[in-house]
Amino acid sequence: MTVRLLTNIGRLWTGNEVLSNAAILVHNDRIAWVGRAPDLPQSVPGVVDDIVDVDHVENLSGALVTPGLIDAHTHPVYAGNRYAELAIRTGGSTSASITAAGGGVGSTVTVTRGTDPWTLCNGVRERLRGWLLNGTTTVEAKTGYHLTRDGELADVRLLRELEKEPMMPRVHVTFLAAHVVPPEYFGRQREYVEAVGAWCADAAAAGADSVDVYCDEGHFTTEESRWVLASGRNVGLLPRIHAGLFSRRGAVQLAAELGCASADGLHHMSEEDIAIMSRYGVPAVVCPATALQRGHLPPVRQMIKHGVQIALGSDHNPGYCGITSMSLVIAMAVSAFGMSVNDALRAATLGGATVLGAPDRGVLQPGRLADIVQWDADHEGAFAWSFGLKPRRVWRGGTPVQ
Ligand SMILES: N=CN[C@@H](CCC(=O)O)C(=O)O
Repeated sequence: MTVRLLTNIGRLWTGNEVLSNAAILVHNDRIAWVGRAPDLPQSVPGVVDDIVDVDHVENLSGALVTPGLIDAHTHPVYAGNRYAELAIRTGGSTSASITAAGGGVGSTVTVTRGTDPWTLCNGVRERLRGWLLNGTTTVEAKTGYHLTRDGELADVRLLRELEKEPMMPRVHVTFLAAHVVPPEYFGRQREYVEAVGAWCADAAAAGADSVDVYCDEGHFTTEESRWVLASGRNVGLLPRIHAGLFSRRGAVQLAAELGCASADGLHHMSEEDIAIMSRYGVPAVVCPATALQRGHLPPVRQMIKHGVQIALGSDHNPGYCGITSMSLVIAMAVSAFGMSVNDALRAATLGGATVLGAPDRGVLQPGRLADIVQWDADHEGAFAWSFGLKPRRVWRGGTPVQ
């Protein structure tokens, strides 16, 4: 049994409230007590009889402390890069012309399929470690660059295995075989969709938590998306959907119909879509880096005004964005989406926990996981100022990282 006392916290942003001169008592991997330091009890039943006997006491030097950050949308299981493609894209080439020239997601599929599992594993491990070292203790991670049954299942298992290693964040594994249609199914899209529907049970057995589909132009129709998501939901996977990245295609309506855990992207959406998300309680995952790159911003303030739950994602993927720092994503959300620091920080903690169906994290209170970050600042406003605020220390389940 490990009991740890974090003291001299200058500013504690718990997710529920902000406390000055605070302390946190951690028992094994959970939070046992949180409050102002002067209120720290002498004994906590079942944890410590006398607070002076606590074995690990850490002085946090007056710093800002928050819950571990949560990245609600990433694509980290790939090999290679597409830097040259991005240079062309920023010069004005369209996605359609890039895909027609052999680029896009399909080119990463080719490279990933041709990469040995050991090399692929090392690349994914390195990326996941990057998230943790930057203060992100939970990462939603999608498959989607093998697009064969065995390759996609291997990706699910890889993520599940890596999560068990030291120095890794917690991983929420999302099965995204419905990313694009792979070349061997060109002209047989319906067959691929049915195959993916059938693979969902294997993905769930391999350890996937969610199923996702890219519902958009050049990807999958709403009918096809419904098939995949309903198949996944039937075997216990949480459905989530890429919605409105290029166009409005009824993905938001489908998300409401199926009770999706999240609709992600939302660069193109109408007032009616916002009303639907609000009415049916569909949470939004918005990703400022890729929204900025595409030049279409989701109407986040409108969504907040209408009570839509917001989570933030880096949308790390090989085509557009290599970010593994959610503190950078928070700063981008503040400047690009007009979110307040508080709303952005909440979206990157409790918002993420909500969309991932993980009520054990995202807020610092007794009984929750002791996923905690001490930042190199004394106020949360520093997130908006720093564009990549660094942690001084990270605890995952009460254990210090590094
Ligand atoms: N967000 C989802 N997928 C990415 C594409 C990934 C890639 O290009 O490899 C996107 O279209 O934003």
